[in-house]
Amino acid sequence: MSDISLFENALKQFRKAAEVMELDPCIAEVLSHPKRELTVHFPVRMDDGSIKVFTGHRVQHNIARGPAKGGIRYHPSVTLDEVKALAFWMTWKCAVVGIPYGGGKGGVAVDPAELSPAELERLSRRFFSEIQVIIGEDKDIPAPDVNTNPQVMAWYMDTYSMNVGHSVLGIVTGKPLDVGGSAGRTEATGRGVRVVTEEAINYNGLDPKNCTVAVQGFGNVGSYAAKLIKEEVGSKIIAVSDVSGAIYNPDGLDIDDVVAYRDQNNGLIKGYPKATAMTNEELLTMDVDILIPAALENAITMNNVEDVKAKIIVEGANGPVTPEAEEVLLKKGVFIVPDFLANAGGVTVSYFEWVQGLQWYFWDIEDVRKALHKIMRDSFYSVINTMRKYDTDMRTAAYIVAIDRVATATKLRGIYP
Ligand SMILES: NC(=O)C1=CN([C@@H]2O[C@H](COP(=O)(O)OP(=O)(O)OC[C@H]3O[C@@H](n4cnc5c(N)ncnc54)[C@H](OP(=O)(O)O)[C@@H]3O)[C@@H](O)[C@H]2O)C=CC1
Ligand SMILES: O=C(O)CCC(=O)C(=O)O
Repeated sequence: MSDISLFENALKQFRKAAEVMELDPCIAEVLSHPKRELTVHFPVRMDDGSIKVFTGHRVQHNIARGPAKGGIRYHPSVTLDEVKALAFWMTWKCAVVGIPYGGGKGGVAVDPAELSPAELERLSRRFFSEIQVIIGEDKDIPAPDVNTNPQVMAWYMDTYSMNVGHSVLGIVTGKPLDVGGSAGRTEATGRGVRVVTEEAINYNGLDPKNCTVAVQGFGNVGSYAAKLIKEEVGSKIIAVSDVSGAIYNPDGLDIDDVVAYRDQNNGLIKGYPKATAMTNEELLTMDVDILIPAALENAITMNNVEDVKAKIIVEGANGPVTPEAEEVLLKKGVFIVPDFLANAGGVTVSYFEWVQGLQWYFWDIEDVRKALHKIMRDSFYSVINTMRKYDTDMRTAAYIVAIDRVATATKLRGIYP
């Protein structure tokens, strides 16, 4: 991974917005720091009987509007700096879509592909016990992120529930349906990306049926975004990628077929027969109408930004464009739907799941989808209106909407007298 400090990059974005909106410097100072950072080093028994010590983090950036909320990532490149940035963005994500949470995030530095299922379960249970000192259904509610999934959430929920002696559904979201999950959570981030992509196409006066799309990352977010944009918006997905490389078909990819191939091919799209292979770098600079980076951060940097040709970028991932690269894109007239707005569908349905879990009463998929669509669409246009009011870009406008909500809650509570 790159050595760019993700938290510093996030602060650059924040400071730009703070300046445009003339934010009270005292509030700006408070919001520039996470409230809590917990780092744990914890032992896991490996299958061969040895003990390995892993390092993980849970950061709570802000809790002025409600409990901290955000996923937990398993990846070898996880650092405290990265988790701080991701927690920071969660604060703005929850605020921009108006759900009553603050921001949190967690991560463990591990490559889960190197663990057996039993080792993964032991690591997950131990990590969740280690961070139990700061989490709780009304304090901090984790969820899935890169390389974690509903099964891992079920282990988390069970671990916490065993420790306190009764089932606590609201402790974590993104759970399987059979243990208190919500209909529509798995697809939710991709569905939210689909909603804002359609609105970005409309806003830019393009015809969705004539738009071509490339998607970087074919995991939870990328694969659902690709499928739903193809099926419901009608645009042509001509390239997708994962860590094994990219595939390209100018006539459009059959996303269900690519998913089926991936699922039978160790989770990788490499070798998919009905497309041409290309590199990830080539995918990012393809001549498409819409580019959706939905893998990891720092995908578009000063190293490749000059070659990016897309008219619209919808950030499915968190932090895929560095601040310097964004300035270049804005000068080129690229319309960027920023990460914490574009990928807020996941946390929005997590909120629905949490509410359902607290009430032990579960909704139909149609109700979930309808409520998600409304929140995503309304949030997109509240950011558009702010963008016009301040004559600024989408990301800065999204920060202004979100910061204003957090600053108002902070002032009303009077917690910084
Ligand atoms: N899951 C969620 O609900 C949410 C996720 N996000 C963000 O979306 C992004 C993706 O998360 P998610 O889909 O959950 O994660 P997944 O682990 O499900 O998928 C990540 C995907 O990215 C691929 N990938 C990793 N590195 C590269 C690379 N260098 N080039 C191309 N592809 C790559 C992975 O490939 P492979 O599998 O082969 O390793 C995989 O296809 C992250 O930034 C995450 O924080 C944001 C909001 C909510
Ligand atoms: O569903 C959630 O609580 C948060 C998901 C997440 O980590 C994110 O939006 O980046």
